[in-house]
Amino acid sequence: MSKKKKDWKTEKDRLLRLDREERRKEYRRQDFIPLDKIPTWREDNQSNEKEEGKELTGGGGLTDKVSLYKGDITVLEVDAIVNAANSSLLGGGGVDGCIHKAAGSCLYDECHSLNGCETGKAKITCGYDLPARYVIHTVGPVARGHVGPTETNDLTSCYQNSLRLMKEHGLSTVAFPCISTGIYGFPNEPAAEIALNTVKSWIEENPDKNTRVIFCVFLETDFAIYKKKMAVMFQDNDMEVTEEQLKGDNTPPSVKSTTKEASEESNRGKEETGDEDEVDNDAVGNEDVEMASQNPECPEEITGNEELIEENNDEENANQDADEEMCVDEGSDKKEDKGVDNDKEKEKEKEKDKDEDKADEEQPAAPKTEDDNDTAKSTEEMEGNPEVNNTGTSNGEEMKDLVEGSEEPDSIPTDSIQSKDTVEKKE
Ligand SMILES: NC(=O)c1ccc[n+]([C@H]2O[C@H](COP(=O)([O-])OP(=O)(O)OC[C@H]3O[C@@H](n4cnc5c(N)ncnc54)[C@H](O)[C@@H]3O)[C@@H](O)[C@H]2O)c1
Repeated sequence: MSKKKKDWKTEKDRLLRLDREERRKEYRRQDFIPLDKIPTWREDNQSNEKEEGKELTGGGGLTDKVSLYKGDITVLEVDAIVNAANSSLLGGGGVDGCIHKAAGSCLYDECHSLNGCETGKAKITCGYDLPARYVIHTVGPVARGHVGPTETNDLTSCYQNSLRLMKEHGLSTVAFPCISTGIYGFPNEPAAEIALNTVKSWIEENPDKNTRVIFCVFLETDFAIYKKKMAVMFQDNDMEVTEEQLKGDNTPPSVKSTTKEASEESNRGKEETGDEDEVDNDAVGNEDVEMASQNPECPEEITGNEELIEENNDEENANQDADEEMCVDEGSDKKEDKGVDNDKEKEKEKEKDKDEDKADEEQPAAPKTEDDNDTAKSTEEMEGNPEVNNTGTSNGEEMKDLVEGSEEPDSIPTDSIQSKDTVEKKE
């Protein structure tokens, strides 16, 4: 016998009245992660410090208010998780698909009542069957590998508006995915800079709030990027960053006195996001990693978006070509640092620049969004059928393989898909 469809308003009212113990009985997944199992950035350092047998003093600052967590955002028992949604708010793929699947059909029904969301804005709903009490839906910019002022401002607004909603609803713990870095193609490094800088500024502007902001990364690439940047950007007065951390190797941050390099490194970080149209993605490969907490039920994925994925692939390859050239440039810069004779290098550089200029002339420029409408337009182009699901891979190639190899998932409950179809037809 099919389950009676719940009315989202009644369900929302009932769930928000329950205390935590009662709500826990209703979570769709019982392998949830309570907040006290998510170490703060400071505790991460403390555990490293204890391993080295050193005591830690001080505390109560920035590093007690942020965490870096690698895994599935749908299992985190926090006040709110942030969904990287699309402008329809009617579900889709990636983290959006996982959240809708884990929350149940009432989430779709409440989202449907919100009449969409503009890029950079955020709207809040109940979390329903999720361990999170609320879901904050925000729509990131469709960057497609290019980062200009519009994309930067829109992504910054996603974090600011999500934090604003958290505060307005009296919430204190929130988890963010890496917004826009998946299908929307925002380069991982500048996106992390924007996320960390925006959250840091917000925490400093709201010192009285006893907040915990969790950066929930899914890919190994993002974990390495966030760990390196947080080691520099989130320090308390008694925390230090070692030389190794600044070089970005994977040693966990440890507590040492702030060094001169730390401030140089953070300045370098600020320059990175200043350049317009910088195709920056020095991540070697956005390979997915098997993670214990990865949501096993998250839809493996349906197809229907081949052209989108194809397009992304082309974009991805174009970006990779650019990256390779950039890597070569970095190589020659390093030679310069070692005092190697650079005349030939300079000639090569000039030839390469000429080739690049020629390639740019031939290459059709990606649509630059003059204003939000353009972004929205390109968003719609990207979205195609919002029902398409995919796991959060930020690499078109992997997505394509995934999609080809995947079975029909039981993604968003069929009744909501039918109602979604009607919605689509009506619209
Ligand atoms: N991936 C697809 O093929 C596809 C298709 C249609 C829609 N979408 C979705 O993607 C669009 C938004 O693009 P986006 O780049 O902002 O989002 P995204 O494509 O979901 O990627 C955002 C980030 O979330 C990561 N991620 C994926 N699953 C999880 C999880 N369970 N827990 C934590 N992190 C996770 C993912 O690795 C990436 O780093 C929306 O339309 C949304 O519906 C994705």
